[in-house]
Amino acid sequence: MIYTITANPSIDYVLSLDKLNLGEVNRTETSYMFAGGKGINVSRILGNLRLDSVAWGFIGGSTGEFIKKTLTKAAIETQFTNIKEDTRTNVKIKAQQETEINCAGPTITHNELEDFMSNFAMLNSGDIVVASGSVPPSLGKEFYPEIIKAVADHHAEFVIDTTGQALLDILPSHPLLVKPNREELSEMFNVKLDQMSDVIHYGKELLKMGAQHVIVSMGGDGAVMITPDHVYQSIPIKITIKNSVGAGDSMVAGFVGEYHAKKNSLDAFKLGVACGSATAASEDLAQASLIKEMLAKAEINEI
Ligand SMILES: Nc1ncnc2c1ncn2[C@@H]1O[C@H](COP(=O)(O)OP(=O)(O)OP(=O)(O)O)[C@@H](O)[C@H]1O
Ligand SMILES: O=P(O)(O)OC[C@@]1(O)O[C@H](CO)[C@@H](O)[C@@H]1O
Repeated sequence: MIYTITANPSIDYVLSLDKLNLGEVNRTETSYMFAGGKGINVSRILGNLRLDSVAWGFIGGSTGEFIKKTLTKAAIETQFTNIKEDTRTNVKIKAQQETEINCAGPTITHNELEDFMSNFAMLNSGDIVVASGSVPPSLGKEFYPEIIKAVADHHAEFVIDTTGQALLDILPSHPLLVKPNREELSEMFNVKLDQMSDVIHYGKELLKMGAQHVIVSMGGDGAVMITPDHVYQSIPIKITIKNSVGAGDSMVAGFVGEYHAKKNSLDAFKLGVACGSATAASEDLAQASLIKEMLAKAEINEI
């Protein structure tokens, strides 16, 4: 089974307007609410691909109920931990540029955390746990290391989609995949990544530090995947971009979904590329039909 963890789910409130005028009253053309948070996005893409996953995370209030109902309606299994405070709402403004305002998130109590940690008893070897996104401030830096330990105790694999020092810290525990984007990789090593050879060089560093697979995503420039034996580059698929929120999560979902089923890294990368591009070309997360179309167009070269 694939389990996704969203420590800090969100309603994504997407507002479209022609032009955002700071300091003035602005009026939207359209507004939509989506069930969001990075792990939940992974579960939603897997659901669109008719692949099973179970969504874990902390959920509270009417905002939390909205998320739970949305996932249940999409036939995605949830085992959320109920909390006293409300799940956050993140605001995504699509105007001349995309602007995101992400809230810090609710307070999680000690008992709520204990309740959440009891989930791990059901893990088996062969399971993959995907933990993505920010952690509410009350949980702190210890949350992801605790998860890694709980996953290792049950001989399962894990993917943690995080950045910066937090990502560097998890590498010695051999994550199945890390997927920084180019900017995140550049910040992590405090270097400029102008050439593809630079991206590959620093991607290889993450591999040396313990990751099993490294994918560096580069938005409209495609992605590279580095494994102990191969370096693959995806040729960017030409799309009309509609939305960049969730393209990275979709890529993680495609990789993990395929890898869990067949253990083939190259096919997993290819499905990841197709899912990422399909979401970038959709208003919300991608549907299976567009992912299939993108998969037919996805071209991967070994370099
Ligand atoms: N404009 C685009 N054209 C084609 N493919 C794209 C585009 N944007 C994203 N993709 C695909 O999706 C993958 C992931 O996108 P990106 O690099 O933007 O991830 P990210 O920065 O983690 O995204 P986010 O945090 O916004 O979810 C890319 O490697 C690429 O395969
Ligand atoms: O604040 P975090 O947890 O870092 O990111 C949360 C978020 O921006 O990530 C998803 C897109 O990747 C959105 O659904 C959600 O609003």
